[in-house]
Amino acid sequence: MSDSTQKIGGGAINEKQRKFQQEDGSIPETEHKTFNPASRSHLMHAIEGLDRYPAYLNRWSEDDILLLEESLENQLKKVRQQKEAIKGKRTNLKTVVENLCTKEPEWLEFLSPPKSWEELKTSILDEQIAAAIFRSRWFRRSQNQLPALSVQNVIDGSVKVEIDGGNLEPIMDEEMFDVYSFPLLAPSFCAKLRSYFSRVIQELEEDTDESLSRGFQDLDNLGLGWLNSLLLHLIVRPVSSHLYIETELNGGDLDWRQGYIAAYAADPTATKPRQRLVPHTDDSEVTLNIGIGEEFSGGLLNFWGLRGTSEAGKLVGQYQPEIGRAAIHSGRHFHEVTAITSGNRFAYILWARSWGGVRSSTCPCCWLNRRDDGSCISGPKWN
Ligand SMILES: O=C(O)CCC(=O)C(=O)O
Ligand SMILES: [Fe+2]
Repeated sequence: MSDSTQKIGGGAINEKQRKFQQEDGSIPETEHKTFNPASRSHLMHAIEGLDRYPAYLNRWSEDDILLLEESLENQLKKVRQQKEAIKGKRTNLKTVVENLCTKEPEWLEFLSPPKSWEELKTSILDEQIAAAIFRSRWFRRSQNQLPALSVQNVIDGSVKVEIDGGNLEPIMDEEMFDVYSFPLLAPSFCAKLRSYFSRVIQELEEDTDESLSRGFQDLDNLGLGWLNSLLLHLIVRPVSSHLYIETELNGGDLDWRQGYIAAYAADPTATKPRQRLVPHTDDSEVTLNIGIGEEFSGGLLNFWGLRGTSEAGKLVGQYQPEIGRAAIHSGRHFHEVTAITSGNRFAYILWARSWGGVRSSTCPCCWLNRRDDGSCISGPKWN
């Protein structure tokens, strides 16, 4: 990735530049002929050794032990630096949101979770997905029990939602291999989300701390963590149990989410930092991508194949975002956002992971490359 793509207006994604391939396409030879735990493979071998063999370092030279210690300390330093930076950023964002709600108290209602199913149906969800949920056997059963299940129970993740496949099918389009779309949020809710987000952005733009405003904004930090949880438990888990249970989840469930607003502009600024997004895969098992507007041209989603398969480099199709409509795809499906040529483009992105499932039995390398034959050293066989 060249320097220019790292700047505002570039297409960068937040990944370190990799040496994976040289300009001529060849793979560089390893520079680490002796033990050097600054290299990822050596460090991982050492961590695996420490975990597997008693008194592992018995056979090591003093110098190599020192190198390992230094390398682990460097990792710890990274953790601590990021921890502090994130803490500061979150505290500042909280203050920005609090100040905004003091100035404009009408946002307080928007930021509070729906108190009833009726409120969820009429002010947040698209009517078709609402009907699919409320007509499902799970929902009808849950309303007949005492006490009846509340929206808050779903937000808390204390129940497993099931949406009948027969209700989903008629409202779901298979856009291309592995990518499906369906109506999810009411356009009026998208408009509110966009205006709230834009108001926060305006406040941030007045902030002198660039690091605060730069990048995509996590909704947990903007008082909308409940919306992330609601979408994980009410939508992404049940929909994924129909679409991705075998291919992405190995029969398991999703248990983690991160939800953020990705903001783009034809003329990027610190708070709408991107004009496009280069091809990448997500650090998620399943990604939900909801178009929330506003008016723009360009900004299409291109999909290639799945990482770790022979199709990885092949263009599979193009998806045009629509307000309120969600696209759902496997996180390891290569995708990009083409350049925005006019206007502003916002998408609400939710990444979902399965820490208790696939990620508990594969190392990151096997996960990325879809080696799931049970032979990974992180799997139960070795633990
Ligand atoms: O903006 C979009 O539609 C996609 C964003 C995306 O791919 C990402 O944030 O990982
Ligand atoms: Fe992505």
